[in-house]
Amino acid sequence: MLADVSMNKNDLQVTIWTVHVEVRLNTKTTARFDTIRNLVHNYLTSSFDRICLPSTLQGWEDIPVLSTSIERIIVSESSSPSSSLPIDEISLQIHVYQPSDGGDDEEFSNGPRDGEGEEVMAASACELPCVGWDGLWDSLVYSDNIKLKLLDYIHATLVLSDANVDFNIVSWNRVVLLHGPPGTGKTSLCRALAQKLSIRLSHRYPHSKLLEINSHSLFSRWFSESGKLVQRLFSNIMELVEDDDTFVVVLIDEVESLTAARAGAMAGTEPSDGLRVVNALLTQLDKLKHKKNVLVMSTSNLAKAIDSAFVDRADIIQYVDLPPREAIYEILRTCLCEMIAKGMVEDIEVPTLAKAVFHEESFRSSIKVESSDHEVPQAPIDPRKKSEIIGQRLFELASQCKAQGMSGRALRRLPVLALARYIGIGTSTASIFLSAPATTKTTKIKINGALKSREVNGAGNPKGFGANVDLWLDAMVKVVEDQTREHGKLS
Ligand SMILES: Nc1ncnc2c1ncn2[C@@H]1O[C@H](COP(=O)(O)OP(=O)(O)OP(=O)(O)O)[C@@H](O)[C@H]1O
Repeated sequence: MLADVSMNKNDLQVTIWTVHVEVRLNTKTTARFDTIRNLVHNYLTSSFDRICLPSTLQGWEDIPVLSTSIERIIVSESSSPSSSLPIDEISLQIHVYQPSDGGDDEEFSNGPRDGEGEEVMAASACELPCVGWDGLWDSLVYSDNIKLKLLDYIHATLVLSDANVDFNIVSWNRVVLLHGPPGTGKTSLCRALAQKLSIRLSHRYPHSKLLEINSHSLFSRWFSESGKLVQRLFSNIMELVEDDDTFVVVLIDEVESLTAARAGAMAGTEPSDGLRVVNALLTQLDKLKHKKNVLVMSTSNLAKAIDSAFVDRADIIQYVDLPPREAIYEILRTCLCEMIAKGMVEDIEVPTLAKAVFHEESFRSSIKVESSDHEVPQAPIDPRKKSEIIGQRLFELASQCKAQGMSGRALRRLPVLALARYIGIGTSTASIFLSAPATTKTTKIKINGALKSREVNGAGNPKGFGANVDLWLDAMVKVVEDQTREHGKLS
């Protein structure tokens, strides 16, 4: 985020960067947040000369109070151009949070929809930060810093609000519109941002809520009803926002379904019902914009269909594109790492993108000097070399996925299709998987004919004994080839 200041250090002009550190407490601990914050601050300043951005910190486990209370400490990405900063040139913002388990979710019904007693859920609200959305932010990969842009926007609105800027002169609407092809992570980004804000703003707002509107529920069969439904829903939202201690993120998914109606109505092709919904929504948004503790996030696959008056209210209109090759690599890498962590794939280091690109380049130059009919060595490959080869293969797979124009959603389901179609449900990896216990446990398994005690994961595989990584990569390549063929038939 911004707010970085320059200061004189030994007559040198030094930029002080704000660095956000997020400390997740376990759900059981009763430790005081300020105690933990002070201990983490001491631990950081006494244990590190430099801090890597972003990174997950280790070493706090040796401090008794921290080890019993904390689950994870992460240093977030920063707008600093450097990937690591000296500890005395940063301003540490330590956010301690304890995620809820999502058990207190509320649902808002819009009352009987059609006079036959049928209740339709107009919205659901969940308390943040919650366990379910933790890690979502880090799992989303975009090419052009969309995530930081959104955080900077929120920060800018807070700075202006704090400065008591006259809202009649400088104003904003607290509305963000994300649009783009299906499956590019728009809804996930809204949820992840809501979670992030609940952590980052907890010193101002002890409570946060994410309220997801079910756009389709707001249309009543009875003319004139829908406008009232929107009003009723927004008066519920207003009640939440009235509590100054609560930050509320309102998510309107597929906003075009709510706001497409006005143009049609003006052309005489849309019933007045739709028109009333749009007008009611615009009026309610204009009321919400005066409240400091609210943010409206909306998403759409069909930006052209959205009412221009709604689009005009969006402070940020952000196109979310299909992932580029680099983002695809990261998505596939995280999929593979997750399967390695859960023992579905053999234990191997999957290189980060930077390492893979480096190896790809040296790999290409080595191909130039080698003859094309050289013998492939049969000796066991050392783990480092194997990891390089996996990186190259993953990079090639990413290029293949890019050529096919795959969405983030399509990429994240590659492992399941690979397992179902090519690895085969009949194999040992998969058959154990089908009846797998959900948690890790220690059990006796046969290794090289002898019964040994081993810790097994949810898939029933002992640690490091998952299926061969090449098998998984071959299977994923085949799935992408199949999809390319099937998509060809669609067009
Ligand atoms: N850029 C990305 N990085 C990582 N994961 C992604 C990305 N894009 C999509 N995904 C994953 O794809 C899945 C679907 O994402 P999501 O539902 O948020 O997409 P969407 O754009 O809202 O889709 P739609 O427009 O169809 O509603 C999620 O599991 C998400 O994590």
